[in-house]
Amino acid sequence: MIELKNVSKAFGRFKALENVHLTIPKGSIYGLIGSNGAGKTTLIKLLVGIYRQEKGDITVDGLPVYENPSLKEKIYYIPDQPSFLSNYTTKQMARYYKGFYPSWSEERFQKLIELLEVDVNKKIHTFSKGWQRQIAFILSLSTNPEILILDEPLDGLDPVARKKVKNLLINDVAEREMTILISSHNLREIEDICDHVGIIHKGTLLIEKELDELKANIHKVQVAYKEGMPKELLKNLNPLYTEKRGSIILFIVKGDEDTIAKQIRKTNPIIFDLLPLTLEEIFIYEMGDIGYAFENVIV
Ligand SMILES: Nc1ncnc2c1ncn2[C@@H]1O[C@H](COP(=O)(O)OP(=O)(O)OP(=O)(O)O)[C@@H](O)[C@H]1O
Repeated sequence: MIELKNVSKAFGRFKALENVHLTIPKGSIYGLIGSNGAGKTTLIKLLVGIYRQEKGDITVDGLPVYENPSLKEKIYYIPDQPSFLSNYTTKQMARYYKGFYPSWSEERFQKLIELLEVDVNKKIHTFSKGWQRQIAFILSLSTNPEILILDEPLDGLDPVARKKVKNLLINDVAEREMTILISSHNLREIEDICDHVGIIHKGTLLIEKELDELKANIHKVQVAYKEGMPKELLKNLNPLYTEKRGSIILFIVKGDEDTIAKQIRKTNPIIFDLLPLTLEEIFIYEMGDIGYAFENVIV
C-alpha cells in the first residue's frame, strides 16, 4: 500500500502541494485527476523519491520512499515525456535494462514487442511520440515492477494503442497484483481502468474515492406522477440535484439503491426509472456536495 500523510511541498514561496492525504491499496489502479498545474507531477516526483517533501510522510508498505534504493527498485516511473539513451534502439535499451533490473523478463519483452509490433532495430528517437510511449511501456512492463507510476500515459496514443496498453495494464494488475498510479487531466480517458480516483486541485486533494463504492452510492432517478410529486419524497431523499423535464422529474440522490427504490415505490409513481451515471456525472455531484464546481477544476 502506498500512503501519503499530510504531505506538503513548496517551490520557494509557492505551495505546490498542501497537506495531501492519499492511499493507494496494493493491486489497485489509482487515477489521479487534475487540470494543468494542479500538482500531479509534483506528487508523482515525491512518490518516486525525486523530490523530498517539507512535511508529512510518504511510505510504501510502511517504509519511507526517499533515499530508499531497495524500494525504488520495485517502482517504475514513466514520465510525461519518456526519455531513452540517445541513439539507442529498443533492442539496445532492453539489453541495458536487463543489466539494471534484476526482475527483467526477456520472455515478457519478446511477447510485448510482438504484440505491439515494434521494430526493435530502429533507433528509438526516430519513432513518433506515440510509438516512443509504447516502447516505454514495453520496457517498463518487462521489468515486472511492483508499482508502476504513469504521468499522462495515454497522451499521443491512437485509440488502438490506448486499448492495447490499457489491456496490458489491467492484465498485470490481475495477474501479479501490480499497483498503478496514473495521472491524467481527463477523467473520461481513464475511467474504464481505474478502481480508485483522486481529484487534485491547486495542490490539494479534494476528493478520493473507490469507484465501486461510489457508483453503488449515487443514483439518477426519473419519476412522473399523475398529480404531482409528493413533497415529502424530496424531503426524505434529500437529492443533490433536481430537474423538471415536462412531466418527468429527474433527481440525483445518494444512498442505498433498495432503500431509495422502496421509498419511491410507496408514492405510486406512474413512471420510475433508476439510471446509471457516468463517472463524470458522479464527480460533478460529489464535488458540488463539497462546494466545488467540477468544470472549474477539471477541463
Ligand atoms: N521545479 C519547480 N519550480 C517551481 N515551480 C514548480 C516546479 N515544478 C512545478 N512547479 C509549479 O507547481 C505547480 C504544480 O506543477 P505540476 O507540474 O505538479 O502540475 P501538473 O498537475 O503535473 O500539471 P500538468 O498537467 O500541466 O503537467 C505549478 O504551478 C508549477 O508551475
